[in-house]
Formats: sequence, C-alpha cells, structure tokens
Amino acid sequence: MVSVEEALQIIAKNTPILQSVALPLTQTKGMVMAQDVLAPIDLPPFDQSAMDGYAINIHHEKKYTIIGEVAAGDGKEVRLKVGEAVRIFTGAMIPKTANAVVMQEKVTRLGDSIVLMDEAVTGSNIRPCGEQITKGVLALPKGTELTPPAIGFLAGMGIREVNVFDKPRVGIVITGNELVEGGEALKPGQIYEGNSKMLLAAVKGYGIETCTTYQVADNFMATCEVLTKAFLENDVVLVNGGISVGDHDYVYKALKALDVEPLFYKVRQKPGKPLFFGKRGNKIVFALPGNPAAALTCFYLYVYPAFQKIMGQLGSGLERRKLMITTSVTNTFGRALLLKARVLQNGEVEILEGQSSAMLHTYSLANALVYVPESVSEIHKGGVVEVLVFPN
Ligand SMILES: Nc1nc2c(c(=O)[nH]1)N[C@H]1C(S)=C(S)[C@@H](COP(=O)(O)OP(=O)(O)OC[C@H]3O[C@@H](n4cnc5c(N)ncnc54)[C@H](O)[C@@H]3O)O[C@H]1N2
Ligand code: MOO
Repeated sequence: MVSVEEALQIIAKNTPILQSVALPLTQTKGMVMAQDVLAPIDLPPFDQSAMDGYAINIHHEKKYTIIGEVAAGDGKEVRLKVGEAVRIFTGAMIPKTANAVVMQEKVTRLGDSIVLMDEAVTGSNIRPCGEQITKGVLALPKGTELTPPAIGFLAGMGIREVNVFDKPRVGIVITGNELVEGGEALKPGQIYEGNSKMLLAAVKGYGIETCTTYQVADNFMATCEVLTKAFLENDVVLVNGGISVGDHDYVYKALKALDVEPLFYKVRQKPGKPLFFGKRGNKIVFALPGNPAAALTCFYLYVYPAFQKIMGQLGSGLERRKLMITTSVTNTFGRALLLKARVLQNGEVEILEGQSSAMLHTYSLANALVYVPESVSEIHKGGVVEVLVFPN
C-alpha cells in the first residue's frame, strides 16, 4: 500500500509521453507542440494602417491633398509627394512614400483635401512590417499548449499544420454482473450502469475524443479477453470495479495473468483504497474501484495528471489551493481523506454531505476535493486545508 503522494510520483514517473503527430492546426486545440515553430514570414507582412483615416507624406503645413484611396487587401502602390494624402483603412498597406496615418476623427475634410487638427507625428498609427515577429525567429517553442490565441497566432503566419504530442486512445472497461443499461427494467439485485457514462464525460472533458467502452461480466476468462482487446486498441485502459478482494473480483488476477507490471495496488486513502496502477509495454492501466464516487475521485486525482503527462502538458493534476474550512473534520482512519467539497464565493471551502464512496448525489454539486493528509487527525473549523479544485 502506498501513500497518495507516492502514488502520484509513481504515476508521473511511469507515464510515457505519446509520440508526436502532424495535425491540421484546426484539430490541435488543447494539444501540446512537439516542435519549435519559426516564423515563416514577417508579421505583419507589410507596413499596415492601424486606423481608418489618411496616410500622409508629412510636410510643415496642416493641409494635405488627397490623391487616392487604399483599402484592406489592395496591392497597388500609390506614390505620395510631400504634402499629399491617401484615404486609407484599417489593415490596408501603407504606401512606401507615406510616413504617418491620421485618424479620420482628427481631420477636417474639405473636398479633395484634409486639414489636420493636430501636428502629424512620424510613424503614428502604422504597424510596421515584422512588428510582431520577424521571419526566422522562434515564434512558439516546443511544449507550448495550443490555446485559441496560439492557434490564431500560428494561423496568422499561414501555418496550417503542426507537430503535436498525440492524444491517448482511452478504453473504459466496466465490470459487474449487477449492471444493466438505463431503459431496461431492474430485476432484483440489479442496478443501472452509470460509471462508464461518468468516466466518458470526464475523459472527454480533457479533450480526449477517442474513448471506447467495454463491458464484461464477473468472469476471469472473459475479463482476460476484454482486457487483452482493450490493451490492443488503446494507450490508456481504465478498468472500473472488480479490483477489491471479493470472490468475484477478477481484475487484479486478470491483469497479473496478462503480465501487467503492477506499479502500486492500494493507496492509503479514503475513498479509493483499492486503486491499482500498472504498465504493459508502453500502455498504462488504472483499475478504479467500482464505487462511483471512489472511481471519480481516483480519476480526478490520478488519471488526470497521467493524461496531462501523456499529452506533453506541463500541469501536474488538479490545482491545489490552501483555503479556510467552514466545519471541523476528524480523520480516525489513518489514511488520507478526499472529501467532496464546494469552494464558496467568499473563498472558503465547505465539506458536503453524503461522503460515502457509493454516493454521487452531493458530488454533483462539488467543485473541489478537500485533501486531509494521512498524518492529520483533526482540522478545526476556520483552519486552513489543502483543496484540490476541479477544472472548469
Ligand atoms: N473485505 C473488503 N471488502 C471491500 C474492501 C476491502 O478493503 N475489504 N474495499 C471496499 C472498497 S473501499 C471499495 S471502493 C470497493 C471496491 O470494490 P470493487 O472495485 O471490486 O468494485 P465492485 O465491487 O465491482 O463495485 C463496488 C460498488 O460499486 C458499484 N458499481 C460498480 N460498477 C458500477 C458501475 N459501472 N455503475 C454503477 N455502479 C457500479 C457496485 O455495484 C458496488 O456497489 O470494495 C469494498 N469492499
Ligand atoms: O474506495 Mo472505497 O470506496 O474507499 O470505499
């Protein structure tokens, strides 16, 4: 049995980063760049007007003669003599012979000429060629997460494809004879299968789309078969249920039979004690406890940082904050507690009712887990606790 922190370290050490793939930029949201990208062009690619107004060739008077017009996208070169102006619009190419742009609100228009209200300032309202970045310079380094602005920046340089660390294919293996699908009538002893839907939603919440669900009865051979298939088809396997010590819990035995290297089995925590983590070649497997809240807590705490690592992201799990608690907590278990909780508007954290690992009711209202380390037996109301905050 390992501690929470040991379990996290073992996962971080043993989770591989997936190979890189070249993908169209439009499919890379949230992925991490596996290459440096150098600017293929100057940005902007030409001197650009930052305003709607008039490009001028400055002289000592305030009156300028308008000799033409340049709109955004026009490629024509207009030659301005000293004292001349062209009507120009935001984003349009500045004539080489112009040295300032004056906003239209700052001029008086008189037929084919304008009179400036203020002194012209050389270079004003011009975005010079290469102002943002110049050709050949490092635009974004390897390891950058492709956020919307990063995607926009690369697209703005004409880049259409980028090498990124691949997203994992995730298999969710659901075990249990008692499980039936919603829509069917429950027979005595049966319950509705909910964890695959919950875990699928959680996996997709991290932008991972390739997720397959498998279901198997409590049977050793069938469990071996479905796990073999899940390992073949996925990079990460999440097994749900059947990992405890009951006579019908076959997951540990099946993982052993399939030569999965156990990296830990059981964590000193409540809920989620029976969690298993192992490796088979370059594939990793988490066997999550079947109790729904225990499964989800293990997912947030351990599977999420593994996903980050496998996709080359820099983060290491849920954001940790120190917050004031609104009630006292006692820990008589000698294990770390992970309590369903809600961070309130005022920044304090409230422990929710219904902490049983079988219950999801109040988990639906939670936005965080309070982490009570195994060495802490009591925290008083108003004390400071460590809070693991769920991503939005
Ligand atoms: N003698 C012991 N018994 C148990 C121990 C122990 O240390 N000694 N640990 C308990 C803890 S803690 C947990 S957690 C559970 C974990 O057991 P399993 O991983 O084998 O899970 P199951 O027995 O298959 O299921 C537990 C519970 O969850 C329900 N379940 C399972 N899958 C689903 C699903 N897909 N959707 C909805 N609900 C599901 C299942 O019906 C059970 O009620 O073991 C304790 N026992
Ligand atoms: O994981 Mo179990 O659910 O600790 O009760």
